[in-house]
Amino acid sequence: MNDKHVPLRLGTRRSKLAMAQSGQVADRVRELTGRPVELVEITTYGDTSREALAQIGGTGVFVSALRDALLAGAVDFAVHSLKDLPTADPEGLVLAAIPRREDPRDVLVARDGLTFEQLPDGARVGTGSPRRMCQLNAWARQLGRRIETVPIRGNIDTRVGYVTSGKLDAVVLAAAGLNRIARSEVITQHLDTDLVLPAPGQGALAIECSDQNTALAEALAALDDPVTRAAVTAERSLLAALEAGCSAPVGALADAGGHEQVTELRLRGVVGTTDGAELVQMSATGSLPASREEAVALGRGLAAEMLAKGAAGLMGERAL
Ligand SMILES: NCc1[nH]cc(CCC(=O)O)c1CC(=O)O
Repeated sequence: MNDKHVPLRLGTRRSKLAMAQSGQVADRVRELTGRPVELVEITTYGDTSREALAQIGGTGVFVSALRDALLAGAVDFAVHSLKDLPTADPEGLVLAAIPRREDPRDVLVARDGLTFEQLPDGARVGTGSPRRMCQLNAWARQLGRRIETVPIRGNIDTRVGYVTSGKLDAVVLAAAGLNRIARSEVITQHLDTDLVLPAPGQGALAIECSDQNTALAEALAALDDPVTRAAVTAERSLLAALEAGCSAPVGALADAGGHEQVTELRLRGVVGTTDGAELVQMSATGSLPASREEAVALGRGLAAEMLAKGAAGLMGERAL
């Protein structure tokens, strides 16, 4: 850390989104440490495989190659989309910082500027995410309509391309990804979190390094946002306690609230069948600031209540 001229190596995937978020973190680390930061590109199995995500073991596939590079000492730190991180803590690594989170919401990118309410009956909506399928189908039912969800893969530009080429009426994406690659102009509607809860950790980044490199971990900790960390910790312990994988139909969002000051953390969770016919949707409130243990307890407590309402039975169903 004292070696001012030796570059810090930031391991990153090659996608436009990964390069954008790594580049933004690299800028902040340069300011913070006064050291040069170089990006080291690493290809992950999730980038090369054409199979559906749920088939190749969920979003963890994006992460393991970066973690291997950290453990091998090939890179000094890495930036992940937090929603892609498996909930189990990895051996030998530390989550040095969780910066303040971007917009956590899902968004609709639809033809002709349409909102979800304006989509015609039977509209073809691109998403392979069981969580999105579940909540979009439930919303369509409320509107007395049907949609046809179509599984899609590929990077953000590819997904948006399904709409601009006219192959699909709409696709659903995370606001954060579009914002980070400066494509937010294609958004036709931000989906209200009362109707569509995002994936646990959506919109947040995770900065990881070796637990041996305590000087670097301490420097990176300056980028940590404690409220975001408490929120995503609660969301991820809900996910873990529901024993659901990253491709399970689980939505969760903890947001900070209160009256004069930010004193509350409200956690909402949803699970359901992918056809949207059955949902368990509940919330619980904890206090802020929250220790790691308190945030974990908030997530576990809500999971227990959701399981008591039959959440496990709904998650067993996988209609991909
Ligand atoms: N599943 C892929 C993925 N992982 C992270 C993001 C960007 C949003 C974020 O950082 O949470 C996306 C794209 C998307 O869901 O639209």
